[in-house]
Amino acid sequence: MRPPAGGAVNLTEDLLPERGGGRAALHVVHGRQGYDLDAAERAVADLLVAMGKDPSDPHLADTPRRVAASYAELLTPREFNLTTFPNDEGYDELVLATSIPVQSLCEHHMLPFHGIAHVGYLPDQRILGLSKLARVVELFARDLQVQERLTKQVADWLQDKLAPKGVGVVIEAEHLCMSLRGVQAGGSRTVTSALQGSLRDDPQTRQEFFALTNTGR
Ligand SMILES: Nc1nc2c(ncn2[C@@H]2O[C@H](COP(=O)(O)OP(=O)(O)OP(=O)(O)O)[C@@H](O)[C@H]2O)c(=O)[nH]1
Ligand SMILES: [Zn+2]
Repeated sequence: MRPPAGGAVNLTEDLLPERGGGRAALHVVHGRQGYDLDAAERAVADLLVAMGKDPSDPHLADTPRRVAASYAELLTPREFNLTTFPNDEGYDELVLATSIPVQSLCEHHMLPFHGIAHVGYLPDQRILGLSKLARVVELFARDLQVQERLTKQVADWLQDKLAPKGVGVVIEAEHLCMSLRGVQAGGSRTVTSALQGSLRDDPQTRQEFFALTNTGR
């Protein structure tokens, strides 16, 4: 059994030093339970048999190991430092990263949903290392998810850790459980949004965010 990946998100430094403070980093380790690769492998082997497949077929011999490893990878976000810098120039317009790739697994069917995320914030005292917007998406996407929760978790977490004036997140994704099976509505995309602070409360900032993300709400 792999050791659990630790408790809730770990903090190694205060993210919000006094104004004028230098670079600060919050070391982020996902806080979900560990996994048992051997048990996962056995379960996949059982699934193959249950689905009428011959596990001794040379093509399938290594499949339980591969599938178990694939799920472990898809459900484990990478650790990272949430690095911030002082907003020395008092930059007070939106900062927006668009078309961040998102891939996750729907918790109802354990099938992928994938698409893009647009993540923006209105800075206050700190600005964020730009790559971190994509890393925060991954932090919550590598889990069994519903798209609504994923969208809100990214927005709430950034608001909490960065303390900006506002945060906006839009995710557009295709759910394979909706396109490949079931209703088979191929090409349909689901769009969700979550707003915090002035992006939620100030109509002009909100409108600017949706205009910049081309999601026109
Ligand atoms: N709200 C929400 N629903 C999701 C998401 N991903 C998958 N689903 C839906 O979860 C629902 C599960 O419904 P069920 O009726 O229990 O499952 P099902 O019989 O496989 O349903 P069908 O997909 O309609 O065949 C389906 O409507 C899925 O489309 C998501 O991210 N958010
Ligand atoms: Zn699903």
